[in-house]
Amino acid sequence: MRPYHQIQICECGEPLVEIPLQLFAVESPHPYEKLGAPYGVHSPYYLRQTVVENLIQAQNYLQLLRPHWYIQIFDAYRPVAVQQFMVDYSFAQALNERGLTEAELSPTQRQELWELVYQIWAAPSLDEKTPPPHSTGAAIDVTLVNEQGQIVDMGSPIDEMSARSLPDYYANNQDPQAQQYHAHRQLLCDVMLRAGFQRNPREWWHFSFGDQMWAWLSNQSNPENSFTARYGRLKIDA
Ligand SMILES: C[C@@H](N)C(=O)N[C@H](C)C(=O)O
Ligand SMILES: [Zn+2]
Repeated sequence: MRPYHQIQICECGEPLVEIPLQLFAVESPHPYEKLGAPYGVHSPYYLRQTVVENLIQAQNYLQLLRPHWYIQIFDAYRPVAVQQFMVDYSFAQALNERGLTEAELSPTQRQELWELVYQIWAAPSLDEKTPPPHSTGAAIDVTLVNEQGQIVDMGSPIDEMSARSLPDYYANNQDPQAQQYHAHRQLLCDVMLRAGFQRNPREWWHFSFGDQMWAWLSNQSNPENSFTARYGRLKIDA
């Protein structure tokens, strides 16, 4: 359980719609599809209607500040089966990077590795009260592309299981390169927040609107708020 799982979900029934990809930059091929993740009826490029509208707004704000820059979509809708696949894949990757096999792990090592995975991945829960954020169609992983069509360097790749994924990792670093990374992360965050999103406190790239994490973060930032979540897990694919 994460703190945001305390938030009540009042599902509003808004449809999942296709993201108009022609308006955005898109990571291609899709990072999880290329690993063989088991998508069902919908591709990853779907979100709830209002979330798509807000994402278009965020890009409009971006282009007021940086003409010809784009929001690049890395991932959006993710069935629970895909969440499970990516959690297992990330555990196997962490083992591999350490030159270990699962059989030789001590119980402590196993627990430490799972904790590392769950630092950035939500649990693939099928419980209606604790849906993984992307399985609600309300969460999106994004970065920026500049006027030359180059991916803007944020100082760490999306999905890296390290402290560099923390949004403020470079905030107090005086190195000019680090300051640039931080400024780029802030720019992304500013345009997304202006369009109504909230950012995951652990990941510079993950934003959501209307899910439990969004409601919890909105309530934390203003004690006068008492938002509930309007989007729960979609039952179409999972
Ligand atoms: C790991 C990253 N792609 C992500 O989406 N993390 C959040 C917390 C999630 O799994 O929902
Ligand atoms: Zn995410």
